[in-house]
Amino acid sequence: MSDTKIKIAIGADHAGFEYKEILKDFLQDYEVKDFGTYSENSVDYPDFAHPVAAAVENGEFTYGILLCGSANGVAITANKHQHIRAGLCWENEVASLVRKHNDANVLCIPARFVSEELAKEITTTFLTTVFEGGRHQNRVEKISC
Ligand SMILES: O=C(CO)[C@H](O)[C@H](O)[C@H](O)COP(=O)(O)O
Repeated sequence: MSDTKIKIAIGADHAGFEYKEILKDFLQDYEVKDFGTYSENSVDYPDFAHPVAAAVENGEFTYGILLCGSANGVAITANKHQHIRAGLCWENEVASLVRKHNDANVLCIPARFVSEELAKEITTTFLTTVFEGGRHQNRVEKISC
């Protein structure tokens, strides 16, 4: 068995800061790089979502995790990147489907709308669910324009 840990880039704005810290502790079985923010002081989510998305896009990290209040801001920002498929996940089944059907590589969590436990559950589901391919492969390929 390989000791190589899956690499995850994580980032958040002030609204997602607390959950980012919780998820960093939670993700002991992964290699996690924190792209900020580093306090609850008000910041602008694109300043953290773009670097995380770029780090996944360039292949340095397998997955990205982004958090803000609603997760819309970070998802919209990350999806500006050509090779990023960022999905907003507010419940466990959505996290499963975004991997199975959409082969998402960035998980976006709405920190103001989910509990800590659910954020952890969503994260585990996202990181352990495999893309189904098949009919979904062609659809995912059609996303790029
Ligand atoms: O999606 C967002 C912005 O589109 C996020 O929810 C931000 O975290 C939110 O807008 C921050 O709001 P605040 O009033 O500045 O804390």
